[in-house]
Amino acid sequence: MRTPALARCPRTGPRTTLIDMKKDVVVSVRDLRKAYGRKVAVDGISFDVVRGEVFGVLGPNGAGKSTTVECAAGLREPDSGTVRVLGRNPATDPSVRHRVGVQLQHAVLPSRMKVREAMQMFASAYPRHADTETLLADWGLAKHHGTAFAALSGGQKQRLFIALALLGEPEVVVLDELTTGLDPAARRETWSLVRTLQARGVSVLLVTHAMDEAEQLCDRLVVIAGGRVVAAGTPAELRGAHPNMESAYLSLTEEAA
Ligand SMILES: Nc1ncnc2c1ncn2[C@@H]1O[C@H](COP(=O)(O)OP(=O)(O)OP(=O)(O)O)[C@@H](O)[C@H]1O
Repeated sequence: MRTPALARCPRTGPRTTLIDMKKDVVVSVRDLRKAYGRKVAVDGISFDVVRGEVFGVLGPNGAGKSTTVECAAGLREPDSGTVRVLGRNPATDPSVRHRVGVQLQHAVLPSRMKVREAMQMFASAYPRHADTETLLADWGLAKHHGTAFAALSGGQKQRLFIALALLGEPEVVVLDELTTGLDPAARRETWSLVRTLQARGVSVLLVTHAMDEAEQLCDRLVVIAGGRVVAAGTPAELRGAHPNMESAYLSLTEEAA
């Protein structure tokens, strides 16, 4: 496979991640802009996610990561730019939304809602959905089916959110800060679940500000700072001559600050 060269992106001009055009692009974001009042959250972001890859969106707090992926998933309407998911505009074409599963940062369920109840309630929103019991078994939640949301561990909650995101048997899954707040064992377990998803052919758009997570999971990634892409490539390309990913990331994001 031809891998893209690291693109250290200038602060002005077009910003695109180089990809092999023969690949099947499942998410295409071009010159995306989004402001909240006078706060510009996303300022001209472009990237493509290729079918079957784990694509990372990395960056410091407030960089615009969540806004970017929420626009990509059709949950927010961009001010300008284009988003295509599986060739369609997710903001205006509801048919594509069922093909995208979303686990959002800070997601919560009612504290007394039980695991199986949550699965059944969310499943009822889909015209066709995956078998809820199979999903519970697949994601290690079968024995917790009667447990209330508030009584689940952090890792179990994240597994439940992944299972909920998979109800529509999506081709693309958006995972936003999946492992924030989890202990090291639960993080590693969650990473292995992401790899399982990828092995099943699901394309993953992964938001993180954890360097080790990006390095372990992502095939390619963009680093965002101040609403702009400051670098794009594979983790190895991003690391470049730096001793480790963290040093590369700090240098890229400090330069952009
Ligand atoms: N609904 C909103 N209203 C006003 N400002 C917002 C809103 N959502 C996000 N912002 C602001 O837009 C900027 C980008 O936010 P966003 O959540 O996209 O960044 P992020 O990179 O995901 O941050 P974090 O890592 O902290 O979650 C931040 O300055 C944030 O405060």
